[in-house]
Amino acid sequence: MGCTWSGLSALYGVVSSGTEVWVNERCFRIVRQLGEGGFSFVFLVQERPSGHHHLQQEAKDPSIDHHGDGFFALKKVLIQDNEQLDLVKQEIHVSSYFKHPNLLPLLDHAIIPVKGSQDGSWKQEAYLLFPVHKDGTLLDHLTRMQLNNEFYPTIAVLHIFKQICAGLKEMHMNDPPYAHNDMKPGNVLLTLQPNKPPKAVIMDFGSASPAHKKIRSRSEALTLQEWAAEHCSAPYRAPELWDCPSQCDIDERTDVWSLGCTLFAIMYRESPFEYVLGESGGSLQLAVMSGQVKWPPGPTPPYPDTLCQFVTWMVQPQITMRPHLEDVSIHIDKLLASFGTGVDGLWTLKVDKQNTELIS
Ligand SMILES: Nc1ncnc2c1ncn2[C@@H]1O[C@H](COP(=O)(O)OP(=O)(O)OP(=O)(O)O)[C@@H](O)[C@H]1O
Repeated sequence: MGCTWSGLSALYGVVSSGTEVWVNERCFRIVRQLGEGGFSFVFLVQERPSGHHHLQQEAKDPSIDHHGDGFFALKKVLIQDNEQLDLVKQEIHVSSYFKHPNLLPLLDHAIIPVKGSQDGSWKQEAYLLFPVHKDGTLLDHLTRMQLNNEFYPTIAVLHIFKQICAGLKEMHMNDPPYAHNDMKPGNVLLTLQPNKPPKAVIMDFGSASPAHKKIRSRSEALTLQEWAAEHCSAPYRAPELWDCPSQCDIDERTDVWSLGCTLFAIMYRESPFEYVLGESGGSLQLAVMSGQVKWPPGPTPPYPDTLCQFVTWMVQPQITMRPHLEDVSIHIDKLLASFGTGVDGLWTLKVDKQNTELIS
């Protein structure tokens, strides 16, 4: 069966599996929805046989779940105004510009006019084609593990974190340096591999921007805060983006704060500042500004003090006191060397229901 453009207008309204969609010269069949964001839907799609030419090359990466039969993730972004158009163009620019095994590559994209099914007016939609990672995000894994009383042993924590840092370093070491601005477990795709640590890939470059910003007035500070409130997830957002001084230099170490929170979340499933609020509530901003990390009571998971100190080193309220990613990477290698190869192929461990004893 051939593909038709009518598939696109169907997609603009109700989306069902089996719908066909073109991205430039290629036709894809929608299999199911993988996820959704503020103004976007992400679908598992399969390429129709007519147009799989130069995508064959990407299929060679074994961590990417193509099954050799042309599966991809297709992100459809609804564009309501010029601001959203600029944002999607920025996402396309950043995800095509950086190439690294731990950064999700953009394989193809198209921005197309679409007639609304309800009011008949013309709008635009963007389609972004990515390799699919069917095991889901690090957040999905952490949620599943929590239900099963599982956690990552130290060595797995370090291997996952090392890959996240390697991807982010590619952005920080660019000239000019870029910040991701929304580092969190929900923006890391994880793929399980036999007898190896899971492969981690950073995604969602919709908030990425040049990292260096010179703030020289109250109004510049407020503009940055407003921007951050929209683009940087609150539990992972650095203090200087909550309460920005009128005179300050912002740099890529805003991401290092988010990385410290992400490392804590790989161990304990949430940001340290979500954890400290717990069920009692309170102000997330005050918890973030204090920079005080409270550690869950032991004895499990049994993480060494050095790993906890590593978190507090990154979660420094003063940006000038925070390490750069180069120092963070050196430290991971030192820790990996000191912990050796660890747990003989066990990349998750299980505790009993009372959380007191390791059972596997
Ligand atoms: N390549 C992929 N492989 C598998 N699942 C994916 C892929 N890309 C995205 N997803 C799924 O789709 C969800 C939404 O994707 P993404 O974060 O890119 O959308 P978004 O609109 O930028 O979201 P947000 O509004 O939260 O920033 C992800 O959380 C993930 O579950």
